[in-house]
Amino acid sequence: MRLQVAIDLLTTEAALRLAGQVAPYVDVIELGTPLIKSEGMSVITAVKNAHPDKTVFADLKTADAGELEARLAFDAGADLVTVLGTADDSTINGAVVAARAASKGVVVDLINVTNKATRAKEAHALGAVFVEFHAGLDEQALPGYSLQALLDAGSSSGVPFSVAGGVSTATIAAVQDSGARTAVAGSAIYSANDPAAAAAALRALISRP
Ligand SMILES: O=C([C@H](O)CO)[C@H](O)[C@H](O)COP(=O)(O)O
Repeated sequence: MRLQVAIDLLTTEAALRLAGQVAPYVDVIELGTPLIKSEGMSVITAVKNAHPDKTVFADLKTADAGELEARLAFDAGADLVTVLGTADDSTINGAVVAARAASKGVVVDLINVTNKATRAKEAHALGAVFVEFHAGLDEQALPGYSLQALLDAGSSSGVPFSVAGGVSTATIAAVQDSGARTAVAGSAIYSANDPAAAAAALRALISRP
């Protein structure tokens, strides 16, 4: 299982610092939506230039103009971009067109999708390389939030998937057991006193490739 760090910081300088600290332990470096909104596409270029060996994931959460937004991120150096599962199929299609032209990939983010397993199958059929079973920061803050529901939905979907929604050392084993191809960890790493140690601890709990 791959480990993805989600960088939800607000400056390129801070993102480069964190990426440098955790790069030895992660496979994928995600530039979070707030970071890209704060700094623009240039943060993608800066991180890709600093870490050309890593998969750079631009969490655009595109809702419209899929081809245009995806192309902007691919041109800046992204390897993967996200499109919302709540977007129209034509938006996902457009992003997939841009991805195929650039030999890169689209990930469909199921944040706020009601029937995640069904939409996951549709997104995969539309050309997403995998789907992200995701509970966002706001949903995680609601009473009764359960990561396990995401894992169960992912397992039942039958398509390649990642999981994001408060992944930590307490839950990463369950993420792996669900069959996820990638575990996404944001605050468990960037909010830690020692982000490198936090990423190393997560990595140490992953036992399958
Ligand atoms: O995608 C995310 C969120 O929508 C804010 O951009 C997070 O990066 C994702 O949820 C992972 O972060 P944690 O939930 O803090 O692990």
